[in-house]
Amino acid sequence: MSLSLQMLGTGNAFAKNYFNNNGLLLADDYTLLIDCGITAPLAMHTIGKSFRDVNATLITHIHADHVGGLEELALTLKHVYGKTMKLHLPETLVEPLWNNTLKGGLYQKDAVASLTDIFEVTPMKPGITYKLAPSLSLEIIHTPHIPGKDSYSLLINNEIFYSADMTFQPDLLISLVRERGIRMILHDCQLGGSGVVHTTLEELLSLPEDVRRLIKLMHYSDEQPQFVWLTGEMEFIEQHVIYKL
Ligand SMILES: Nc1ccn([C@@H]2O[C@@H]3COP(=O)(O)O[C@H]3[C@H]2O)c(=O)n1
Ligand SMILES: [Zn+2]
Ligand SMILES: [Zn+2]
Repeated sequence: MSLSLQMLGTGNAFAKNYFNNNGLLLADDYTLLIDCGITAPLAMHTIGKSFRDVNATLITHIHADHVGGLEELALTLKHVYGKTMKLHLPETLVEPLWNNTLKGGLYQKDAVASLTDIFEVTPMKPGITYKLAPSLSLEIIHTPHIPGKDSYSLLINNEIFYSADMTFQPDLLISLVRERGIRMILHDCQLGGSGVVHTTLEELLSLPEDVRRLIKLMHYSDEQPQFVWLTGEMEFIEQHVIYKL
């Protein structure tokens, strides 16, 4: 069994030197796209891949750096290739993703009037393990981000935590490591300022050593090069590099 991760981008919502924090999870011959932000179509083109190479897309929450590329994805698949993308997403996001984000661009009278008319939708619930492929299972965990906006982190194969955008949750991270035996944490990381809607580097550095050493940093700003030596045991993951998980 082989599990790898290739980030299409590792930047935060406003980064200009990095694409949006979206990833390709490669489980043997199955590919899951985790989030599809504004820059995802260009990032796919840059690494020489097509959305046709993706078996399914998963959405963590509704911000443009995580869903802004879905209109292009759906339209090219449908009108250029005659295909439909499988879309896995938390059940609470199904209605707002259509009504608040995609309807404006994708609605077509008598043809496309809901998310299920243009995607093959699987709504997900927290606490349930979904088998997406022989070597890939996923659980979603509701994690805080913006008041009133649902956001969901991922537990991959019950051993890797992939954070959505989230505020600092030390108790969750510690219990995932010490009680659930998680062996890797991919975490969003705000390099400066206070963590109002994201987790800051300073907060992650305050975690106990046994948790810190499992953390890889993503969703960072263009200031990242100035922080390379300031992250302790935690390393930045880089976009487009394929990491064996
Ligand atoms: N209350 C908020 C809401 C949003 N934001 C910024 O907008 C970005 C949207 O994408 P993100 O990746 O969640 O990061 C958010 C903040 O930078 C913010 O800083 N404060
Ligand atoms: Zn984001
Ligand atoms: Zn966000």
